[in-house]
Amino acid sequence: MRNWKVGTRRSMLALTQTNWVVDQLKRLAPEAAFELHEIVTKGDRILDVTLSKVGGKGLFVKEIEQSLLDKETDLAVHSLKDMPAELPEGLVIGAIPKRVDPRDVLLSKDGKTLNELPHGALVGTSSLRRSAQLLAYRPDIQIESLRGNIDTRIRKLNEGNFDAIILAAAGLERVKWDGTISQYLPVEISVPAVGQGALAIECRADDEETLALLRRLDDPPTRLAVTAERSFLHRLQGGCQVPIGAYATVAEASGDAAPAVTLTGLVASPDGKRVFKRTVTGTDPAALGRELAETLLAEGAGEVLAEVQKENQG
Ligand SMILES: NCc1[nH]cc(CCC(=O)O)c1CC(=O)O
Repeated sequence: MRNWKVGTRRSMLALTQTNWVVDQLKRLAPEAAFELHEIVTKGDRILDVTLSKVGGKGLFVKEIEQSLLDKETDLAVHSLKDMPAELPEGLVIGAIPKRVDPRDVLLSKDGKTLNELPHGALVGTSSLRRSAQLLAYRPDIQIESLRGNIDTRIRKLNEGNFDAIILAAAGLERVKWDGTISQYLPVEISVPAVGQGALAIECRADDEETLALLRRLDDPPTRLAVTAERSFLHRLQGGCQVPIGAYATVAEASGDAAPAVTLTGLVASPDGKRVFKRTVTGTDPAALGRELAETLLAEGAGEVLAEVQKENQG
């Protein structure tokens, strides 16, 4: 049996996720062997510049994808939310395992909830999506940029630099730090990032052996949900740092009928003053995402996105 070379970033979260996937694959195929290749990405090296100015979230993914194309590695584990809407020619997502909790969470001094934070509280996040929704709910809050891996961000909270910070539940649960969570933010307050809480395992499109292995880890309802979310993102061209959120759920399948997908999509101005948000249901996830994006664009969301893009370039 083949010895699979697995590309991974070196952060604690990336290594935890990759080791989880390798454990699952070993369980499904006990005779398979795996070898980890740690890759330091451009996104990991440039922590002092705002990501939006140097090329967005693709930075964490690009070099790992190049190593797949160069056949230095055979598969790579990513947080799906870090992946741009479009994959490079020759690569596919071979598996999307079952999603864990997609919500954003608040970590605060003294365990305060969002409603309990003092007037004018300082909240750390570099996500335009998170700051827009926080400000829409609590316009008095002050937002300050906070970058780095989750361990760095929690250290800055503990050093007293912020009253609270926002992270994804999924990352904290995976590294078993969910004890630090003060509040799970309902999706009605904070629509998660596209793909948040899901992993994507990427491989070469023509590598049949790897595709057959990965297929066994795929969770079809999760794939349907994130297909709707990514189609929404793709229609809005949301590759880089953008105030876009989307969250889909899939109804229990009944008989042969295609399961219903319910998708909430959000575009908001970074100050939280303009919010475009709707929920739709349908059975074709790609069409659902595209049509929801077009509805929000028709309502004026395109102006907000154009302003953010201009801001990023200026
Ligand atoms: N932006 C970095 C990133 N990419 C994936 C996760 C968490 C895990 C996930 O959402 O699947 C995080 C950290 C965070 O936003 O708190």
